Amino acid sequence: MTSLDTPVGLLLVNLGTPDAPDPPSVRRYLAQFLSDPRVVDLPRPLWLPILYGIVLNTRPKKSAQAYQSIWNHDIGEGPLKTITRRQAERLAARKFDGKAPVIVDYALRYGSPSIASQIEALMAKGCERIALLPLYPQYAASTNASVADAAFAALMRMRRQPALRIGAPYYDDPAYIDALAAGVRRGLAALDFEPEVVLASFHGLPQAQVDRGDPYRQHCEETWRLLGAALGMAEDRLRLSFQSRFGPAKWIGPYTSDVVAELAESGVKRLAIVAPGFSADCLETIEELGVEIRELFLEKGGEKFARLPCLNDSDEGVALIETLARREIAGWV
Ligand SMILES: C=CC1=C(C)c2cc3[nH]c(cc4nc(cc5[nH]c(cc1n2)c(C)c5CCC(=O)O)C(CCC(=O)O)=C4C)c(C)c3C=C
Ligand SMILES: [Fe+2]
Ligand SMILES: [Fe+2]
Repeated sequence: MTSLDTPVGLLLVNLGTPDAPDPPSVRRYLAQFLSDPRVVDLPRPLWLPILYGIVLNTRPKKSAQAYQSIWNHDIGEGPLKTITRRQAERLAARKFDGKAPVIVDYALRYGSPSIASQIEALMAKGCERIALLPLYPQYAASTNASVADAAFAALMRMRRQPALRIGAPYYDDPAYIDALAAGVRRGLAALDFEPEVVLASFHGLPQAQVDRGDPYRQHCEETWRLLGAALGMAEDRLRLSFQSRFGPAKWIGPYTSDVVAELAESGVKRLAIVAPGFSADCLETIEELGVEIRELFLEKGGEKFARLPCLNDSDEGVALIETLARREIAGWV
C-alpha cells in the first residue's frame, strides 16, 4: 500500500440547522451563525452587544415556531439536514472506484455534524486527502469563505494535516444549469395550471458586502440569465429576486416580497417560484416562500401559486453533485 491507495474523503457541506425546533436550540444555532464575522461583518464591539442584547432575545422564539412548522418530527431533524444526508448517502452509492476508495459524508457549517468533527472522523478512517464540496452554487464570503475558514481552523489545531481541496462555485456550470432547467420543467409539468410568470428567488446579501467586492449578485444574475436561456423564457417570464432579508440594513434587491406584491397588483394571477441558489429545501424555501410569500401573493389578488422544490436528492440533483465531486477528486482516485 502506498499513500496513493489511502482513502479519499469527500464531504458535502451545507449551511446547517438548529438541533431542535425550540427557542434554546435555535438561540444556540443563531449565536454560532450570526457571530461568524463572515456573516455579519460589522466591528465586533458594535455587533456583539446588538446580537446578545437584542437579536438573541427576540428572534429565537419566532424562528423556533417557523422551524416547528417545517421540522421532520419523526426523525427529529430539520429538512436541510435530512436532505443533505440523503444527498451524501445517494452519492456514496455511486462507483468512484480507482486506485483509492472514496468515503462520502456530509457536514454542516453551523450546528452538527460540524466541519471539524467530520474532518477528524475522515482522518480517523485513514483519509489523508479530503475534498470539501460547499453546496453553494453562487459564491458569497458569508457562505463559501466561511466553510473554508472552518476547515482551516480545524487544520490549524493539527500537527499532521490532511491535504485539502475545496470545491469552486458552480453558478454557470452547464451541469448545474441543465439540472435546474430539468427540475423546473418537471416541476411545471406537474402543476394543474400554467404560471404566467416564474420567479427565480435567491437568498439575499447585505448590499454593503457586494459593494466591498462580493461577486454573489453577479453570480446569481448569471445563473438566472443562463436558466432563462435554457428554458427559453424571456426576462419578463422568468423574473429575478432576492429573499430572506435580515436586519435593518439595505440588502440586494429587488426583494422577493416586493416583486411578488407588484406582480399580483399588476394582474398576474398564476405564479410559480423556484429557488436556484438553494441546493436543499430549508426554512427559507419551505416556510418563507411556501407559506409567507404564498400568502402575500394570494392576499394581493393572485389566484394560483406553486413553489417548485430544490434539486435536493433528486436524480438530477445527485447527478450534479457527482459531476462536481468527480472534478474535485480527479487525480486522487
Ligand atoms: C444560499 C446561500 C445563503 C447565503 C448567501 C446566506 C447569507 C446570509 N444569511 C443570513 C441570515 C440568516 N439566514 C438564515 C437561514 C438560512 N440561510 C441559508 C442560506 C444562505 N444564507 C439557508 C440555507 C438557511 C436555512 C437554514 C435552515 O435551517 O433551514 C437564518 C436563520 C433562520 C431565521 O432565523 O430566520 C438567518 C438569520 C445572513 C445575515 C446572511 C449574509 C450576510
Ligand atoms: Fe441565510
Ligand atoms: Fe427567512
